[in-house]
Amino acid sequence: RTSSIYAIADNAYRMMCSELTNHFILISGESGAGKTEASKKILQYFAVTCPMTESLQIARDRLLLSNPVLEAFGNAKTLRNDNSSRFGKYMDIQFDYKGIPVGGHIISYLIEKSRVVYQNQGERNFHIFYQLLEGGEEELLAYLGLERDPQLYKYLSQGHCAKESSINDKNDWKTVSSAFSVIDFTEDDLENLFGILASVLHLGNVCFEENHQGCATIPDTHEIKWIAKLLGVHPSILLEALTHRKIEAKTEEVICPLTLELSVYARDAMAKAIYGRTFTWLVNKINSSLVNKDFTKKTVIGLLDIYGFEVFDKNGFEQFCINYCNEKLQQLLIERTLKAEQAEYEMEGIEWEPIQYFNNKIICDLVDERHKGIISILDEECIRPGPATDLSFLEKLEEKVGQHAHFQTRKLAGPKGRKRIGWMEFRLSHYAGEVTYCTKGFLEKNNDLLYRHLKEVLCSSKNRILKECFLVAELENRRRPPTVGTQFKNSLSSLLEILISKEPSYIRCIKPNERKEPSKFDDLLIRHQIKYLGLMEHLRVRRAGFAHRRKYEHFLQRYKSLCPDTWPHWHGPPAEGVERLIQYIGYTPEEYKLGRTKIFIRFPRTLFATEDAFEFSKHQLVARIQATYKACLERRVYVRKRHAAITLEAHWRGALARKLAKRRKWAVWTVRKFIKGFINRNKPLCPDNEEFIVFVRKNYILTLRYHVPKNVLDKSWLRPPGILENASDLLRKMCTRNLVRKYCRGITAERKALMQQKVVTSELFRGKKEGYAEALNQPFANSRIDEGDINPKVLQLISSEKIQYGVPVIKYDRKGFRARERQFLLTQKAAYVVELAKIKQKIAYSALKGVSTSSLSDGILVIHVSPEDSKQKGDAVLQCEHIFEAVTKLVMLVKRGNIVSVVQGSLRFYISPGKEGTIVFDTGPEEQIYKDKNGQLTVVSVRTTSS
Ligand SMILES: Nc1ncnc2c1ncn2[C@@H]1O[C@H](COP(=O)(O)OP(=O)(O)OP(=O)(O)O)[C@@H](O)[C@H]1O
Repeated sequence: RTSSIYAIADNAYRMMCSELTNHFILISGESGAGKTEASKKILQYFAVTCPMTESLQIARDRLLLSNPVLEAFGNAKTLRNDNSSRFGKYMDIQFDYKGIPVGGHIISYLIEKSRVVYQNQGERNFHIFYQLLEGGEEELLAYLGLERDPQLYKYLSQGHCAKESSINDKNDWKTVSSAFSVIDFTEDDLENLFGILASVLHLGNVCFEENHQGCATIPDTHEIKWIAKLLGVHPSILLEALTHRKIEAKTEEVICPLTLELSVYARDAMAKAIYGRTFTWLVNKINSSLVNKDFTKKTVIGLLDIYGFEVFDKNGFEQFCINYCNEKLQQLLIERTLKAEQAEYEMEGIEWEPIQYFNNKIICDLVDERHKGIISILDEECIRPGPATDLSFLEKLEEKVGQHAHFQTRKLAGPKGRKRIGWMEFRLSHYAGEVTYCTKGFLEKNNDLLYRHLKEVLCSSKNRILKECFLVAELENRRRPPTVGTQFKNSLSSLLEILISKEPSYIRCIKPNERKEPSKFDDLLIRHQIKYLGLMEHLRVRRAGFAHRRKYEHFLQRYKSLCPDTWPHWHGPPAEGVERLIQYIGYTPEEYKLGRTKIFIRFPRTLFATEDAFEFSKHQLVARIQATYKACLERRVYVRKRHAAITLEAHWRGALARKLAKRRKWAVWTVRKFIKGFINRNKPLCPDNEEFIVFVRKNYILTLRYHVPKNVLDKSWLRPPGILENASDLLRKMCTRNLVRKYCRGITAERKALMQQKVVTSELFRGKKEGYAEALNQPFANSRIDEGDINPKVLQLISSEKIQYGVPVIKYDRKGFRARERQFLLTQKAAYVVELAKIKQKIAYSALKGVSTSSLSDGILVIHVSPEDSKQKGDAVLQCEHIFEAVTKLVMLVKRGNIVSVVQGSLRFYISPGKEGTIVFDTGPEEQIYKDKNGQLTVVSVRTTSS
């Protein structure tokens, strides 16, 4: 059974999540059949299976723990059920879009207040009183002025079963106490609440006595004091309010004493009013702790656990209301299932054979029809002026609804039925069976009158809960409040409105036996319940009908992903889309029927298979959505990166371009400066040419590095720019000097001497004698003067007389010495040595007057001696191969430069005192030396190209 409850809860939950619709689960069955237990199981199921976040765990705990508190205050032991709900409860559980329970709201209906002051034999008052006495701490009880024994309190002991083995009040107290802290009850709240509970118990023990005037008095004010203390009212005012009544005349109020009976009524009315309103306060308080402050849209699952159908030996106004309520719920069930379902098939054009069922609307109308129903008649009796009694009410009923098939009284019943109906009773044939109601107390309970005097006392109470329950505004409102019956009727119709707007699920509880025994199934009882609950008709409709139906639009919207033709959008009519879809997924004809606006699926398994397929496709869709989303994210990242890269690149390119532009600008500036400098290069140093000049200088110096002459003879020099001519000259001089110095340092003493000789030669002959340029390159040879090398033959010749006058002239050349008369060979060296030695030997330096040569390229050398010197044999006329060397050395020997003369044409020479010869120099095609007949010596030389 529990698992089917879970299945129903789960189904409602899934439907709610998938379709975002509101649902309710109606739990019905007679008292003690297990409705409250079933509703608890549903709550537990949601608590365990729904997804949960840590922050929302509190909401879940509150939803769960509100139950024991409400049960303690609203449930009581009855003859049929040890934990019978004595109030109706509709609880909305709110879920957010993720299916997490986030809050709730409770609406309570008509608590059975009369139980506070009176219990039938074998029944108890509300659990909370017994729990307080049994479980409350000593200090608490002392503070409340209570004793632990329930027998001491009249309101708890009338049923004579304050202690019940199946109920553990002590444990329940613990549960309730800990629940209080979870659902936001403060210490102050609890103090006030327990104060009210205790004051109700004290109130029950207030005893009245009749004085001699027939008025009620309270001999023992002990209880009054406690009540006054706990409710925060003045004891004497309370005492007066319990024994007197304020009667309002036109202008003034008159206080008149109450009879004993009326005082007892006033006391009980006060206890009922206090308890009833405190219960409403409690529900509101729980609601405020369950409220979810997040105002986003929520879906709800409502749980309706209302008192079940009740049949006692004595049934009063409460049973009338309770059974009426059950009648209304049965009506809803019939409307929403049997009737609506069959009507739907008809409307949708589905072939259908109507199934007969009992419609209890007729009973509902009997009770609540406007102006004609029992409640209206009761109200009329209540407000009617004149003496209205429960009996007059019964008479009115007989008069007005006496003809109704479901109504009966003793008077109306036949002789058979008469026995079973009392004089004060009427009988209704409810859908669940016949119930006989005793009209005693109907008017009083429907009026629910609380004397104004007592109301005033309660309005002035210092107890914070009572302050909220009894508002002064109520005193000012002179309008008669609606009767209990009308209030209940109205609250039921608004409950039905709430339920009609939601998708229904039903749990029908069947009571197995009347004795609360486990594992005992009373066939008769069960069959009776199945019958009156209409389960058979229901089953028949279900079996012949379809397990599931849904509007084409919704069906298509949910399952369109299962067919490629309908996914992602179907543009045609929804019915065609559904047809295409079911063809694609392979529904067989017996599995479904197509109505005008809905598809009807016959078997649950077909729907389950479709759901499974949808679940599977959902995963694929989710994967695709995820992939698209991830791709979108990645693309966004990529675009961001790309954008960043482009920006970076642009900045980098910009920076490069700027750098390049800067360089170009600099280059242009430099070139322009250069050109300007070039244009102004010849101007004095100014800013326009300053840099150019520096550059030119630098550049010239740097280039010059590689072009400086390498030796003294290299006369090349890099041509300087105009502005650097002076500097270049200076540099060139420095360079030459440097080279010369280097050269000079590098030459040997021998070479130096040779050079000096060459310098002397240059001074003597340069530009004066032919052949000088050619002779310049011929080095002078010191060795030529070396005595050791002198050929003996030459010495012999020299010493002979043959050349003493210089005639004949000796000619010698490289190959040999050729004289006109004689010929003999001499080496060049020897020839020179001969000459020099001869000069040395033959001519005394002191006698040397001068030396003459011709300007031509002949080798004739005339050494003039002083004619006065008698030792000398005249001037020596010599022909010499190395004439420049011989003359130079001669000059250097005598250390006189001015002795040399280079003559042109002819010269005269001294032969002997008074005798002179002439030598004529001429040029011709070949060299010749000959003596004319006149003794004149002619020397012909070959003209050389260079002079
Ligand atoms: N499924 C069940 N199995 C065994 N016992 C159960 C089951 N459901 C309920 N009961 C017993 O029946 C008792 C009455 O159940 P419950 O209070 O839920 O009835 P009810 O329909 O709410 O009655 P009422 O209309 O009086 O409130 C419970 O206290 C429990 O002992």
